Amino acid sequence: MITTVTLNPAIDKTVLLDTFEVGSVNRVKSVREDMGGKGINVAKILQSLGEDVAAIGFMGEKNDTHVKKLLELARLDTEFVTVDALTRTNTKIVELGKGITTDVNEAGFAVSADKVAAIQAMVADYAKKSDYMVFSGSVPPGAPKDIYKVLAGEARKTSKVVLDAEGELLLLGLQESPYIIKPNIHELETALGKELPGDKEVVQACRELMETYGVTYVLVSMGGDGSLLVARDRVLKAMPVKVEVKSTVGAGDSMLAGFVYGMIRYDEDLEKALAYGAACGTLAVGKEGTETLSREEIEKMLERIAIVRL
Ligand SMILES: Nc1ncnc2c1ncn2[C@@H]1O[C@H](COP(=O)(O)OP(=O)(O)OP(=O)(O)O)[C@@H](O)[C@H]1O
Ligand SMILES: O=P(O)(O)OC[C@@]1(O)O[C@H](CO)[C@@H](O)[C@@H]1O
Repeated sequence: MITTVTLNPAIDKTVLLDTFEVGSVNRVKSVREDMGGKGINVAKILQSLGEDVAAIGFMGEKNDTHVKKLLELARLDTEFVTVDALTRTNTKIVELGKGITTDVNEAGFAVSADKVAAIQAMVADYAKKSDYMVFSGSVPPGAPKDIYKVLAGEARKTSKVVLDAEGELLLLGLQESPYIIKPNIHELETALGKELPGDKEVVQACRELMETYGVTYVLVSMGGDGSLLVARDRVLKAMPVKVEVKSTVGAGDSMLAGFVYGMIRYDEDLEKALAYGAACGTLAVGKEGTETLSREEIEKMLERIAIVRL
């Protein structure tokens, strides 16, 4: 079983326009809503792939009827520590003409110390029955900066820890030696405090993190430039695939889900796992929101994915 942990869930409101002009009146072509937050997105894709997955985390009570409806659409097994507040709404502005997505993310509800303690207990409980625990995304106001460090420390006693976070959350979480981390190229640059102009520099940066923190795999997503997987004994690159880009929201989450799926189903065959990750990430950018993927389209996309050894 895989458990994903979303501490800062969101209703993703995607507004699609042909063009978007800052400072002007813009007319929206269509709107859609998906239940989001990074861990929930990861769970949705794992679910499409037929995995036994649970999505846990915090959730607001004040708009829970709406949230429940969106979650029902995703057909996920969930359990949440509820907070007496609204779950945030994150607005995604998609310019169809240019294929550009702009995220306007709210901070999210504030959580108290007793809610943090409750999520800690829930994570400990789920970790006992999970092969993988996936921690993704920002954390709400009130949650301590070392929350991923604390939760990963608990989870790693019984399962493999995956961490997709940025800034201080990532740097502190690294201290618990996650099994897999999935920074995008910008998050990696921020973590290392330097620019990484080419694959060589990216690989060097990943090695630095692996050696310092005892991370086993670093999966770096690089948007339209594909992705890199750095392991102790090899470096693999998934070459980018040219596709029509609708919304890039959740591309990284889909990639992570595909990768974890491949790791589990193909006994850590890294080529296979990276190919599944790249296939799911590539498919995600062709969707308007964070929709689920069908097995059929994933298998078809796999045929277009080229993995090379660097
Ligand atoms: N423009 C694009 N064209 C083709 N594939 C893309 C494009 N953007 C993203 N992808 C695919 O999705 C993967 C993940 O994308 P990206 O690096 O943008 O993730 P991310 O920044 O973590 O995303 P998010 O945080 O929005 O989930 C890429 O490695 C690639 O396989
Ligand atoms: O504000 P965070 O937690 O960093 O990111 C939240 C978010 O942008 O991430 C997902 C896409 O990866 C969306 O579903 C969601 O709105």
